[in-house]
Amino acid sequence: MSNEAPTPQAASVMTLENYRFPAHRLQQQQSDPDRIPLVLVACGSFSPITYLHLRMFEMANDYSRINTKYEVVGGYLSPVSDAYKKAGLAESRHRVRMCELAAEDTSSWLMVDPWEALQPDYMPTAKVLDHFEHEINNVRNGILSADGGTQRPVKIMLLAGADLIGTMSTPGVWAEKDLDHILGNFGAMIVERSGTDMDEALANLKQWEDNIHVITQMIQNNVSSTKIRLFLRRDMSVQYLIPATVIEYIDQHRLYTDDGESKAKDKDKQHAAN
Ligand SMILES: Nc1ncnc2c1ncn2[C@@H]1O[C@H](COP(=O)(O)OP(=O)(O)OP(=O)(O)O)[C@@H](O)[C@H]1O
Ligand SMILES: NC(=O)c1ccc[n+]([C@@H]2O[C@H](COP(=O)(O)O)[C@@H](O)[C@H]2O)c1
Repeated sequence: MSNEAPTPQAASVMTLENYRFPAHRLQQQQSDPDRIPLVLVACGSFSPITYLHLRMFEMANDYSRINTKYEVVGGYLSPVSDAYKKAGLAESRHRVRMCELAAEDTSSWLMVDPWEALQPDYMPTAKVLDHFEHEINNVRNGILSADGGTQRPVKIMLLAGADLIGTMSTPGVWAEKDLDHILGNFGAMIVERSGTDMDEALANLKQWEDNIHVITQMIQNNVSSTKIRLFLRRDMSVQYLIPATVIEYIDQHRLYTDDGESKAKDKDKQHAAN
């Protein structure tokens, strides 16, 4: 897929004007009548997306099947917009396209929603989850029941790493009403992460503990986007840490190199001269 142009309905070519909620891999009907349909939403920088980001969904899917009454019927990556201004954040168009390449090439059920990335202003996570709730339960009226008789509402949940839930106890990072909305109404699946003490991270979130599902990593994977960017700056291999199509894209666009911008400009000048 890496060398192919994105299709017209692809997340990476959408603008706010022609935006359409991606639902091509959203399950249309439930398989199990006894389970509650669930859509997982991972919000993050994804600069760049790693295999761990993708694995989070697989871990959450297994966890849901084995430990809960949920049936996962869809999974979305929602890259944060350029307004987030975090160090190491590549332009959102690149991050959306890398997520899209990764999802299309390595998964049969993950999708990328560019809505958050396209926003001119920073969009708090609570609002992003509201957007999914609206698109799936209001616009699409949920999902068809297993017997085909009724439409059922879909539960939307945040999927995140332990470091993110840890920030929820840091004063000033999250509005109290947003925490209550996210953890009280939506709920969260949290993947443990080395370097974050889960008990500490959850200590101040006791009132919502019934809605917080903790997923243990049975095979520890500690890859992070920060380490990937560091390797790329040092011209070290990131093969087998992130999808091959994403590596190709990073090379083509000279992302995450210190002199990336000047090299890209030189290339543009060369094209213009030829
Ligand atoms: N190794 C990991 N273990 C568990 N969760 C992770 C891991 N890497 C990322 N995540 C989670 O994935 C989500 C999206 O990650 P995001 O791109 O924002 O962070 P990151 O990979 O830590 O990036 P950076 O290194 O640029 O800070 C977050 O919820 C984060 O907690
Ligand atoms: N107040 C909020 O809604 C809030 C606060 C911190 C992080 N986040 C989200 O968490 C995700 C990951 O953020 P970091 O990469 O900073 O860990 C991003 O999608 C960001 O928007 C939301």
